[in-house]
Amino acid sequence: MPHYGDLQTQIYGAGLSGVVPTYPVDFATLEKRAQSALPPHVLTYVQGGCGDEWTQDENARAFRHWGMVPRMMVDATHRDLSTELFGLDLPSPVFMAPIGVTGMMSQDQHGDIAAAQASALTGVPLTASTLSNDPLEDVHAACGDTPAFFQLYTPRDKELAESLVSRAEKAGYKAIVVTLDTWVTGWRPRDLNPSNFPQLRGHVLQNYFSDPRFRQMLGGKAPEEDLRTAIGTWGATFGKVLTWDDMAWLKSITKLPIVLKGICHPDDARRAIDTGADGIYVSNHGGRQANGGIAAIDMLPAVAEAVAGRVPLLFDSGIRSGTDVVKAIALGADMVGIGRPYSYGLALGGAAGCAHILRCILAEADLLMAVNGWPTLAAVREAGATRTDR
Ligand SMILES: Cc1cc2nc3c(=O)[nH]c(=O)nc-3n(C[C@H](O)[C@H](O)[C@H](O)COP(=O)(O)O)c2cc1C
Ligand SMILES: O=C(O)C(=O)c1ccccc1
Repeated sequence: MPHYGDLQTQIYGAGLSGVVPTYPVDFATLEKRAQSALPPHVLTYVQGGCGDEWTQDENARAFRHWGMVPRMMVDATHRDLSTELFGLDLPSPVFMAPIGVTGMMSQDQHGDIAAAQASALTGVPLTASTLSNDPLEDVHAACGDTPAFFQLYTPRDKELAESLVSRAEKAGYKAIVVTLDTWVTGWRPRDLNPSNFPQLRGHVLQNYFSDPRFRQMLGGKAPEEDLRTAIGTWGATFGKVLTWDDMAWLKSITKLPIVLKGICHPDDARRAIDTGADGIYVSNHGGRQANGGIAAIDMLPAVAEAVAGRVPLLFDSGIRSGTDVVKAIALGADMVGIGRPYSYGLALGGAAGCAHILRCILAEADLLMAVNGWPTLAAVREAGATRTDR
């Protein structure tokens, strides 16, 4: 069982020989450092959100109105953060959320591979985005023994959707995460002002360009031969509008568990389970798609109640620390997704920077459980969290 909190001892120990951590251990410093490390067009895309970013800010801020109560005289010398998901034994409930410009986060433009390597180093599963600078097969291969999930942006062309899913299944991914909230792009002033949309410049489209069905859609031409046409073809097929009627089709094209990402309403969670979803993923896309929405963490308890343990409940949007991870578990999540923080870790130090940030988040969660007398995730759930602003 990994002792994530040992990172703290290692950091203080190294300090005695004058060595301090290469990368920051907290989100605020990390974000500041990433701001100087990233080119402006990548930074605005990653850091920005929808409208005046009220929902994006609320996502993180809302964690501050949930509080936890410690228990004493409990032996929490050993903490067990391990969990099970779709029959997989995982060392912790933390995973990497899909981030479509991961490829652009490292200077060599192979950030997807670097994130996969960080996954191999830490045991934190990666959800590989459809939008990638490296084909999904190569990304999976770099994950080593750590299981990975494939996030599907469902193309309008059903054959292309089926091809992507079957490639993911063959490559060894363990679940298909279907994103529901992004068939159209939200209004993002930080990218609209400089007219910045990486995909339209040919970035992160390698899963399409390497796909036999996509190449067939180009009339057999290599995408590189006529990049404009290839990008236009991508734009025309990118976002299928999914409705509940599509669930039967989605279920029919794979044996893998289907997780629906972007569920916020308890009624949608119930409907998802009724129509065959194998997992529910509460997320508001980090506030990048719809502004004005309630913070994701505030929607989690009601969805958890609706799901009632029938299928795994995944969560992201606003996780910035190990404390946030523990709060999300306390409020009903089974698995907690890290988004922007791992992206910034990649920007600072590739696979090593990314692995460092994940380890810091895990160390903080582990030490919080130690101090609060919660040796297991079940104890965290039982303790729960209370709204402090009422
Ligand atoms: C730059 C960027 C790109 C993203 N690309 C994808 C994507 O390709 N697919 C997807 O389902 N979600 C995508 N997301 C949303 C994340 O999976 C996740 O929901 C979000 O980052 C959570 O918010 P947080 O990072 O503020 O915690 C993206 C998020 C960011 C920041
Ligand atoms: O930037 C995003 O959040 C994202 O996932 C996306 C992908 C394609 C089109 C629009 C948004």
